[in-house]
Amino acid sequence: MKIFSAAQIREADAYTIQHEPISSVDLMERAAAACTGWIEDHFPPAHPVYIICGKGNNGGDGLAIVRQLLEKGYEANAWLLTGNASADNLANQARLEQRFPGHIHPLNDVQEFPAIAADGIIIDALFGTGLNKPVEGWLAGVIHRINDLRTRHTVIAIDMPSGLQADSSSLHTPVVQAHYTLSFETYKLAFMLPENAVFGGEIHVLPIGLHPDFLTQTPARFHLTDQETIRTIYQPRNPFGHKGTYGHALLIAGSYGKIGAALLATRACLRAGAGLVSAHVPGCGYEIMQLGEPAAMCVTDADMQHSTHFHLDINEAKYNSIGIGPGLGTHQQTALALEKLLDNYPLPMVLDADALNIISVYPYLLYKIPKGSLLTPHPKEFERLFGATANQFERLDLLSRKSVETGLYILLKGRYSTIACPDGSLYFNPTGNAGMATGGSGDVLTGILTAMLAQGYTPKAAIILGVWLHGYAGDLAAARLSQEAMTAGDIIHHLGDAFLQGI
Ligand SMILES: NC(=O)C1=CN([C@@H]2O[C@H](COP(=O)(O)OP(=O)(O)OC[C@H]3O[C@@H](n4cnc5c(N)ncnc54)[C@H](O)[C@@H]3O)[C@@H](O)[C@H]2O)[C@@H](O)CC1
Ligand SMILES: Nc1ncnc2c1ncn2[C@@H]1O[C@H](COP(=O)(O)OP(=O)(O)O)[C@@H](O)[C@H]1O
Ligand SMILES: [K+]
Repeated sequence: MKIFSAAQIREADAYTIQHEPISSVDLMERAAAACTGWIEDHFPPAHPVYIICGKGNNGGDGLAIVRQLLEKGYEANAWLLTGNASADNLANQARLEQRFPGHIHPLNDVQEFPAIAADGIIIDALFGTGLNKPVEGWLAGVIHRINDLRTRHTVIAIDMPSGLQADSSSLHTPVVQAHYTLSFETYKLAFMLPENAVFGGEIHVLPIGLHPDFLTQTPARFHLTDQETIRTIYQPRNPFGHKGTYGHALLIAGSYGKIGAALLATRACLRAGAGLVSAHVPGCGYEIMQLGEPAAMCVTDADMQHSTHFHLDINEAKYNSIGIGPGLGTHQQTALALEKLLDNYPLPMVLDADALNIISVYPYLLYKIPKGSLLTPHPKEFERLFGATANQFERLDLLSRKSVETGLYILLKGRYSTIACPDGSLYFNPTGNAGMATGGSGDVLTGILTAMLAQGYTPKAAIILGVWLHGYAGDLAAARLSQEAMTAGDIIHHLGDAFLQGI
């Protein structure tokens, strides 16, 4: 699913009006009806509804929602900013006044903000995608008033929480903190970033029938992975396939005290479909690996504690893919061995955790990584590699620039893990949950991605599919075990169901 900018959404609106064709006020009616339907499904008419309306089309939606709710027997009223309203806002003022006189109240000052009854619901229809600068003055006071009331009253934002900018940072500016956001047709970029997590609440994207030609033909830089995309990427196994068909994957991971990371990555790699899996671990890991995962082969380093010479027997004829980094440690000899590996192995590989930490100490290594490789930093590792930024929109830009500049796929992990592609496109992943914020989840992902490369998926397909399945398995694990009790191993146990249900 594409994520459009505020400007593109305005174009989609205009295109729909021209080509469906439909009048703009009827399109507003459709958008309002989608919201009214959602409210009806979630809150009975016993709740009085207070709709705070701006002067633009977001306020116009609010006015139409008041009328539609009154028609359905709700007690609903609008508090409207006065002066210079948009044409469709004016049209909806007239329609409301004509059908239900006396339901529009002026809002010129915070003092005029309504007193909210005990079970009242507040609907925020002040500003949507038309916000052109941070909200200031008494209007900021209105936003603060709504936020003060949110502990006692449900707050529902229409399209966007007011004050939130769709395509740039809203840090340190007044923004409504909604419990629910009913957004139209597509996700906005701002919803994807953790710095805005407190504003949107539960986000519901409601289709309002924007023209399909515009949605399919307009190129977008940002995407949200959906099941439809996953189905186009996934390759069912060949009935005549043999283990050679699905590749030999090598995991280089673990050091004394962290052999578990190698075991998790190896198990995940097997469960994600690699034909053969080998693990390179220091000597201390031999029995742990052999006993822990009999289906995997184990190569031991000359050193007992950490890996030092893993480049020796490695070439592209032997291993179709390599995943390196989980629990590896950052010993000087490990760093030297990593450099030799990068000099000798030409195929895309997966680099995670300590492999990335080594590269942040020797940044020139970044340019030795085979093109098309997958880097999977969490935010701290990302900052070590590429530096800090003032906000997460700037971080997104930095992420994308580094991917384009190096020719590497870079995954910034977290809620909505973000895949930056060398062609400049970015994919947010919606699967996964906070139960995955547990040691070893990243090691599991390294194993899955290494398996995808081994099976012959292109790097782009491998990372989009692998990240989706990892999160999907995490969601299944959380549904069965709770977010609190699930561990990284449970993500592996649920990979099978993720293949069966998530594709
Ligand atoms: N494209 C779509 O998908 C549709 C959009 N609709 C609605 O239209 C909205 C966009 O409407 P508009 O473009 O009229 O914009 P908005 O209604 O979001 O905001 C524009 C109004 O707010 C004022 N304003 C902007 N920034 C301000 C600030 N910092 N301080 C004070 N005032 C400020 C402007 O002067 C103008 O009056 C969407 O968010 C959505 O709610 C729907 O009606 C129909 C379909
Ligand atoms: N709140 C969350 N929502 C969705 N996914 C999450 C969340 N927290 C963590 N994850 C996922 O869990 C994994 C954690 O990786 P990482 O931080 O490298 O863990 P570790 O180093 O312990 O293995 C990432 O894939 C990340 O996207
Ligand atoms: K709003």
